[in-house]
Amino acid sequence: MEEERANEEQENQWQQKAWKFLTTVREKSPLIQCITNFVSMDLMANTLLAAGASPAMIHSLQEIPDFTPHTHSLCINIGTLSPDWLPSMKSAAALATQLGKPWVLDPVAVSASDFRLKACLELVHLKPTVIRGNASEILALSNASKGPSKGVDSSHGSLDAVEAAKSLAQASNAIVAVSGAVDIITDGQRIVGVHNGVAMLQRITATGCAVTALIAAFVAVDPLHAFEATASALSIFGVASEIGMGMAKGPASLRMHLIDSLHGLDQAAVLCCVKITNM
Ligand SMILES: Nc1ncnc2c1ncn2[C@@H]1O[C@H](COP(=O)(O)OP(=O)(O)O)[C@@H](O)[C@H]1O
Ligand SMILES: Cc1ncsc1CCOP(=O)(O)O
Ligand SMILES: [Mg+2]
Repeated sequence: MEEERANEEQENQWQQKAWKFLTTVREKSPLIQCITNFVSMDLMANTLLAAGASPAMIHSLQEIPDFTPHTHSLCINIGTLSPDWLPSMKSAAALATQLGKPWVLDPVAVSASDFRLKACLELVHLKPTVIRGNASEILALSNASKGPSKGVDSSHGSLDAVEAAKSLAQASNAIVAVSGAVDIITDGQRIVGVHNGVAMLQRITATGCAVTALIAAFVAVDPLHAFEATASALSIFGVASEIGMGMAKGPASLRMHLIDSLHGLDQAAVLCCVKITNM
């Protein structure tokens, strides 16, 4: 009974935190630099705009010294990685770390090739604030191993990657998030689960990329609480998808309603639907 009440109290606190993060992003409209794959650019930028943040898909190496210092956070996504893009990613990541700006890494399809794995390991060395991937990606990155891969999609459930996420968090000093039916977030000690979202998100390309960008926006407004920001962003994105699903006929209309719902998300919906628990 006592335990039940304590859990309920914690859930309420998470709901308040998630609402605070969303309202702060809306008020401050942080500038988020995204160096991302060609598939995700549109959904990522629209997700950030719908949340109230300001996206900029600026990736040329020549522009980083001028632009990156003015951003509030950086999102790096290796989805369509090629050798000419990697120097930009490394340069922006190194500069962000040097300036004390938060940055988030999405290790898309990290186990697909030696080139990707090596690039990701080098990026992890540049000290991301948060790493968010699906379960197969976090397992591969944590074990630094290439393996049988379904490309950008996961062949594991998020719960399969809890220990891998913990050890990656401890080794890298980053917050690690594993997305899935239950999203897992850990700093290497604490672990919480986010029980929001709908399965149909997996049938829309770049929803993982988009939620990683949303994490970058939440971390931008409170870099000292990256663990809370990460769980809150995943939960808010999940709640928007739940509301959107109520109006959707399939993946294409869910994509539209997800963006609308994120834009219109109000306090009542957040305080009722955010579900973040200790794991
Ligand atoms: N089975 C599921 N039920 C509910 N939400 C899910 C499910 N699978 C993924 N999601 C949500 O979809 C979004 C994208 O996650 P995921 O598909 O794991 O990433 P990726 O696209 O990188 O593989 C996340 O917000 C996650 O919470
Ligand atoms: C299909 C595809 N191919 C390379 S990147 C990409 C998008 C992946 O997006 P997500 O990881 O969010 O599913
Ligand atoms: Mg992905």
